[in-house]
Amino acid sequence: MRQATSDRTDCGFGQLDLGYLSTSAGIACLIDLSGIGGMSPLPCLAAIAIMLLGFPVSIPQNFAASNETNVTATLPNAPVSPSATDSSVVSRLMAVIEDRKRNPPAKSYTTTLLQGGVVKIGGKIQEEAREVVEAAYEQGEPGRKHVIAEAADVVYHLLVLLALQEVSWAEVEAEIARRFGMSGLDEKMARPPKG
Ligand SMILES: N=c1c2ncn([C@@H]3O[C@H](COP(=O)(O)OP(=O)(O)OP(=O)(O)O)[C@@H](O)[C@H]3O)c2ncn1[C@@H]1O[C@H](COP(=O)(O)O)[C@@H](O)[C@H]1O
Repeated sequence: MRQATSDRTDCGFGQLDLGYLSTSAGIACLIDLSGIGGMSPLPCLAAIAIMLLGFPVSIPQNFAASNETNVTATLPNAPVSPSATDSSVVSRLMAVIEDRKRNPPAKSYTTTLLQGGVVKIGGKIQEEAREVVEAAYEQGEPGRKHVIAEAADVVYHLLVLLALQEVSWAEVEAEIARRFGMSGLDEKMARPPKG
């Protein structure tokens, strides 16, 4: 297991914090309510309330930067249609792995895996998958951190298998995007009967 080196994982989901915006608006309104400007009181009071409560609202960066209109992205954990072209740390890792395949250095764990083929990589994926499940039974923050570390191991080894099989990460992302918003239960019901 590779040890976690940071308490915080950047998932490439940059945040535009509305707290800053509401604070600015709130300060402007406080000045305004003191009689200097001509702003409407209701929006002002709302902005001040948000400012004082520190309302935890954020917009995913990819939403803020896009023109999509059908996304309820102002709610934390709201589903956001992913773009298959988003650059992410996973994409960057995949690029490193693909480069290892094209130009194998003498000293590289990835190269060792690729040389071992499906047997070696598949064995590691199974091992890491078992370890992440075992970690999920561990309690508290140490258990949670262990899950993160083991999950990263699973993802890394899975990417190596994809590279071996000439499958790009973009293709997997496209498949994930295609499934977006489709319940697994509905998808199963829509399948033709077996046999
Ligand atoms: N993300 C990873 C990554 N995650 C896990 N691992 C390695 O995966 C191995 C599996 O861990 P385990 O402890 O489960 O396996 P093990 O070391 O054989 O130990 P046991 O099975 O004996 O317990 C460890 O050696 C980890 O260091 C990784 N090795 C490489 N990368 C990335 O791949 C890049 C290229 O690596 P190299 O190809 O080695 O240069 C690196 O810069 C990293 O960005």
